[in-house]
Amino acid sequence: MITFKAVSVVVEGAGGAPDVPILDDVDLRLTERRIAVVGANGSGKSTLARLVNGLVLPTSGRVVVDGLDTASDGAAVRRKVGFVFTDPDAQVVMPTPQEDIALSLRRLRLDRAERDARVRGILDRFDLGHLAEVSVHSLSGGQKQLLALAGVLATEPEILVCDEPTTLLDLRWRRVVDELLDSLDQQVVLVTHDLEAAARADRVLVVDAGKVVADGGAPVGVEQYRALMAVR
Ligand SMILES: Nc1ncnc2c1ncn2[C@@H]1O[C@H](COP(=O)(O)OP(=O)(O)OP(=O)(O)O)[C@@H](O)[C@H]1O
Repeated sequence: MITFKAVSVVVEGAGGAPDVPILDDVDLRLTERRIAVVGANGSGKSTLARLVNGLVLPTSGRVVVDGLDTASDGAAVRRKVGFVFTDPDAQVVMPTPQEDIALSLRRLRLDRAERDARVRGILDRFDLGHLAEVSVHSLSGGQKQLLALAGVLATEPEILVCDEPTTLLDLRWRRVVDELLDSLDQQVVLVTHDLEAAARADRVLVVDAGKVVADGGAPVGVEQYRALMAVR
């Protein structure tokens, strides 16, 4: 379970400018399997997502994941919570897909034969097996996004946080990634501008100006977001 207790995030203003509030007094208890986070650009969605695995820490309040405080148990939280960035280049670091997945698996301390078998299995599952040894620079944007997702899932996270994982993708690859995310057993927190994806979630959080202004089941949450955008 993911819990936000009176969480605020404030960043220091540059050059003596006033501090900038990013998230304001957010309380959440997230138990649903599929949670979508929607909201306008700059509303605070990524900040909220990054709080879940301790990439961002609260200025005040606490974020607790299965009993682990992200501020004091950051490493343990990150073993539990996988994070997929919008831009796969932020995540894919090795020369080939095979090496990239092997790097992700390193933490599991498998022997070589088992690790190689797992790498092959994961790449095949993501339809990347035939590209195992090519340069990652030759992959399409969609293939790279799948590789980034595969690398995170290879670490067997209990919770997956994805920050707009399909934004760079064409319709075909978006469908592939959507179906894959929908098929996962893990709890998934999905930041998205794709309202079709949000509508499939069990719960939709609408973020506006650093606050969760609506919170409920889809499609009601999606409608609340549409209504909020319509008055702008
Ligand atoms: N470290 C930081 N320093 C200053 N401002 C920041 C920092 N991090 C985030 N912000 C600002 O906080 C606001 C919320 O940012 P965030 O990335 O969480 O928004 P978002 O809802 O994910 O936006 P988008 O949909 O455009 O990705 C933005 O105005 C952003 O510029």
